[in-house]
Amino acid sequence: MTASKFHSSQPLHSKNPCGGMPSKFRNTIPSEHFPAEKDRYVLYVNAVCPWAHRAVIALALKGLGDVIQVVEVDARDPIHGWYFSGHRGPESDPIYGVRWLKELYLKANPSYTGRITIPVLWDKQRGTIVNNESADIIRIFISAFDQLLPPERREANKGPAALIPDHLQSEIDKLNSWVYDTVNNGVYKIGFATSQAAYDEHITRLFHSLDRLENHLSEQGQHPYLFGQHITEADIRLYTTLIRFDVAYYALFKCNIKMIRMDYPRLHAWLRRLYWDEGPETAGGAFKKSTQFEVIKRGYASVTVGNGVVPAGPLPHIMPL
Ligand SMILES: N[C@@H](CCC(=O)N[C@@H](CS)C(=O)NCC(=O)O)C(=O)O
Repeated sequence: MTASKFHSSQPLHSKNPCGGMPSKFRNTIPSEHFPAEKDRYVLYVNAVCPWAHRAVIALALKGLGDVIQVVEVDARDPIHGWYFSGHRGPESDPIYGVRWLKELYLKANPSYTGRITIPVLWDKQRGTIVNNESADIIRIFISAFDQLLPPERREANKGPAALIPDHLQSEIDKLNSWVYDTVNNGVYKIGFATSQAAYDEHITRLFHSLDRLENHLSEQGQHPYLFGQHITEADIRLYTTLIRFDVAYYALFKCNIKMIRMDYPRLHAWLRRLYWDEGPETAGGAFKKSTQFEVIKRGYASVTVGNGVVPAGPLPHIMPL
């Protein structure tokens, strides 16, 4: 299919291509149509995108690499959206041979007119999208495939080391909710603000939340990770925004009142611990292996100012421990 075949009723290129807009496919696994099976599902991702990055980390922490195939959609056209370019990922979809992610969305729903976003969790058997909301996809990965994993990797057997321990569920949900609004999505509200008033409002809320997170990490039972001795879902969700903060959001989204490395010692220590750890807590480096600074910087440089010129700093991208 060529680009000219697309006649979408609305442009795919939104002004804010990574803002956390609601997703349209919200099925879960296991369910009547979508059982938990090996070699059935595919996760489409891109290395720039923090929402896809969350899903990649959850998948790696769970050790689901043999159960779910991951495919990188490495390029995005301003008019027609995501496509397989062959530069970093495959030059066409390895399942159907198509070039544009939109073709998969239309296969799932021929009358689909919404945004063509990643991540996408795809079902090869039914030939459709299971879910395209990263928050749901993480939850699916956390427990849906556990029966296919060795007992020690199952969420129910991990006690305090679970990604969402029972006794922390409501605390994790609460933190996720304000972090989503003011930090994960907050940086996009700032970067794409079209009025000074909106920028001022959202940057105030962002730095209030970062201050709050810095305090949170000083409290008993809330370090070295957000909820104590083990990584939880909340760490995954905050990480993918904060690892982009100094290298992308600070300069390119004008989130520049403070820097993580200069102004938030506890968040900085938390971030470096997650990034540099290559032991069992991170399943051998799930955070570091999935973080590609050069790709992230290039991606944000073209999304925001539009000319693709990448800022040199800050260097190093992440400070040593
Ligand atoms: N709520 C979605 C948001 C996903 C999202 O906005 N993805 C961006 C990339 S970072 C995207 O695909 N944007 C393309 C577009 O809007 O055209 C999620 O968390 O999965």
